[in-house]
Amino acid sequence: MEKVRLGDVANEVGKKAGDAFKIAKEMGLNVKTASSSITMEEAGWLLEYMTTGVNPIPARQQETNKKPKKGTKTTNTDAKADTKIETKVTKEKASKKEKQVEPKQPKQEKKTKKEKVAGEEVATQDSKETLQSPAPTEPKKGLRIVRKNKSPEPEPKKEESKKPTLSYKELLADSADEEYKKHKKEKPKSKVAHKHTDQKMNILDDRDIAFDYDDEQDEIMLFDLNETQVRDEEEENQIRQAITERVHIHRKNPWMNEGSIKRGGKRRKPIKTSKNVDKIKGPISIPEEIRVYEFAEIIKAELKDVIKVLFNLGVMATKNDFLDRDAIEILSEEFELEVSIEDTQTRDIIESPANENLAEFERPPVVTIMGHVDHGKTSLLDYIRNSRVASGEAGGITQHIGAYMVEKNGKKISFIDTPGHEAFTQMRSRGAQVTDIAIIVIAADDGVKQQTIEALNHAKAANVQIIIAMNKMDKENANPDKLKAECAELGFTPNEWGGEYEFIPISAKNGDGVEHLLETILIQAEVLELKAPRQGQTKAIVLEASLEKGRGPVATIIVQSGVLKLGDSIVADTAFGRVRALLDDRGENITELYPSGVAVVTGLSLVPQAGTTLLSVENDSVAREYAQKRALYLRQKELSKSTKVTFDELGEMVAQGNLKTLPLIIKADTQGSLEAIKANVEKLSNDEVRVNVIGFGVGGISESDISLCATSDNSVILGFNVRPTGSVKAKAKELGVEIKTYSVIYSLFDDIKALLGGLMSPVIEEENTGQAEVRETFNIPKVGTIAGCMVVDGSIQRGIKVRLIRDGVVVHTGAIISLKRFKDDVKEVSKGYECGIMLENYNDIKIGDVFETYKEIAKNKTL
Ligand SMILES: Nc1nc2c(ncn2[C@@H]2O[C@H](COP(=O)(O)OP(=O)(O)OP(=O)(O)O)[C@@H](O)[C@H]2O)c(=O)[nH]1
Repeated sequence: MEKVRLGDVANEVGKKAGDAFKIAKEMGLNVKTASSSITMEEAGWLLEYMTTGVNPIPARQQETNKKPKKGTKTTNTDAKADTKIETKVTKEKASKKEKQVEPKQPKQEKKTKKEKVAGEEVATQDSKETLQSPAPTEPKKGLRIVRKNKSPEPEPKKEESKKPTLSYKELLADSADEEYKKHKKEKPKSKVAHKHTDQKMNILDDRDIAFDYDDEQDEIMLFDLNETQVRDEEEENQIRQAITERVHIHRKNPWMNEGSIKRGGKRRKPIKTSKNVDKIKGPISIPEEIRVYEFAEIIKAELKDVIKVLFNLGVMATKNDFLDRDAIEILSEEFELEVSIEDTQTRDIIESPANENLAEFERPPVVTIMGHVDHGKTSLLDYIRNSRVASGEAGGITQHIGAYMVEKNGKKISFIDTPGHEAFTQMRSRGAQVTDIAIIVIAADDGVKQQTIEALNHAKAANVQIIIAMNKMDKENANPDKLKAECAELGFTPNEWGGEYEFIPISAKNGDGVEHLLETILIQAEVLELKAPRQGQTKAIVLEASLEKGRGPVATIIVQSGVLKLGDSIVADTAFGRVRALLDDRGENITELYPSGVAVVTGLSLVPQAGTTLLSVENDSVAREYAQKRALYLRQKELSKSTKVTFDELGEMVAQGNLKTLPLIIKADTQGSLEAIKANVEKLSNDEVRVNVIGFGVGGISESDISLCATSDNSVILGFNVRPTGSVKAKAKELGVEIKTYSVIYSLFDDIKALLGGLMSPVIEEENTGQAEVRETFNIPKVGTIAGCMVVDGSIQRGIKVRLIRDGVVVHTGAIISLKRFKDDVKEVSKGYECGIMLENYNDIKIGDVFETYKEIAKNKTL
């Protein structure tokens, strides 16, 4: 009789021989030591007991009692009570056994080769001891693996042919699914060779009485594994789906490609930092202006790792260079950190403690209108403005100040009139920062377009309330349903479809729906419960700023908290001063400006940048002190930018030092054009040459710009509507600094594009012929203004083209209609001589202005 060691049985269920011995003892089996052997039948019982915790012996004995051969043992009532199933199964089995002797015959005949071999190996088994076997020469095969949803009593034939056979060991293997699949494919032959396996199979096979029961157990076990697998797969699929969606959104989000550093392309592997262990887990606060080494210190990373990451992103930085917002965000992503960027601009100004716990008052909502080109943003803004005039709610609009307020049902709404052109995305992005509600204008005849997606994503990222204005509804081909479907696809589901977005049909042309839109804005504003204090320090945001004739620097601002009054001492970054005048959107003088109110403020010393925070401070000296501190800081920052790349610090990256950069300094007449130029030239970077804006500002080209340019290799200065004069020009010449000036933004872009593509071609260029300074002006009635000048450079000719430059900014371009030496008309006046100049159709000439004459000639482009 085939016997098996306790240790082998124990092995089947991952237990020790000692455990099996104890259990075998408990069961009453005849074992003496842990290395004793037991019969195959006993092994089956033992295995069953060890896996189910139910002692099968009494049940089997009871079963045996029913048979004439056996029946000596009494039934164990405990077992009966404990295991209903078992009893039932046993009964079924008993009857099955009696009835199914015949059907089992053909089944066994059809056994696979392997099974037959297995059978042969146990053929010597004592038939008296095997409870099931009416034909001991045809032993049963081992454990069958079946699917749970299959009939518990499957057709024997099918079962034989389809179901794979596995050992317990195999069942319990880690990679259950893999194994399962493997076994399914494996030919039975291959198993025959494993005698051990066959033995195991027979052990299980011999548990004849509980055969069906065991099968059920096995079923459950297998199925559990299977279910886990299914669940895992589902989970995996969900995760995969989520990632795909995120990537999808990411790709659709053009904001991810904004900024000085390209963010597209494949996600990099997480950075292997030298000190990954020390990596900070929680969110950290990073000041907006931070040097590379300071950043490394804060995030507890090695300086060289930070520099390396920047280098890989195409930024050659030294440890002293400042990081911009984009760079901080990208670095945080690369180092897998959660950061919040602090506004350092206001950090140094200690906000009055009285600002806390101040009573808050309702304030009007601030609305920004965004959308794709030609979808009707301007038309809508105009309609709202004009309808206000028409309805007589307020006076006529005379000024375009970049923002205005309208009244509806006795409540005010502030609109930020941001330019809709793509080139002004930077400005728009700032607009949304002060925005409470974004109106996304979508032409119903055109649907969602690229800039619509940008606008939607931007508004969403800024966490502002979004209202979708379906414009051009008056058009025949307006298709609001298509528009809604497109928005829903992007995650902006309309209210009526169960989403959270209001879609208002309007026509900016005839005004249909505009009132409804304004009402919706007010309703949303109510929900938002917009409030701000009216006491304490005033905080406002500069929306636009420029240098204006006769008024000096002017800034359109929107108040966020407090009330700005005439005469208040103010500071906006490096600009400071006193509120000299406050003009509302109708050009009327006002004395105070409440939260959400928009106005033009004059009295600042410099033109602040759009997006700058303007604050009221105790007095002028505080304002001056703060502004000077900021100026010093920014100067340092500028200097740090011009630092030559120390390749030593870049270590192993030297080898890749073939990255070419084009350092540029950009000066423009207004903040808007500066932003647009800066953003766009940076985008012109290609694989070979990267544009690096090392300096920029509003206003004329200064000597410090020349110095900055001179310290950077291959750097040039680009001026838009600004010209270098006098000493600046001389310094540029002296230091060999190239200055390129433009009056058409696209010519500037074209030049840079051509330069980066190595496609410089001959063009018509200007040649400066002379400069004259205005020393005196004479207003002659019916004739005009004659400027008494001194020629300071070259010569001045009559009829030549001329630019009138004031404070470095071009204020007029035209021609010299009259040139006199004393009372005589002359053709030309040379350097060092005085002359009288009159311009064609232009009389606004002031002392200190500079005339610059030029000729247009064909030249090869060089930079
Ligand atoms: N039929 C119809 N035409 C409209 C409507 N709104 C705007 N338009 C026309 O659409 C064109 C573009 O309108 P704008 O208001 O200039 O569009 P925009 O979005 O401000 O365009 P950009 O300033 O170029 O970004 C103009 O010809 C408008 O007259 C409307 O409701 N119905």
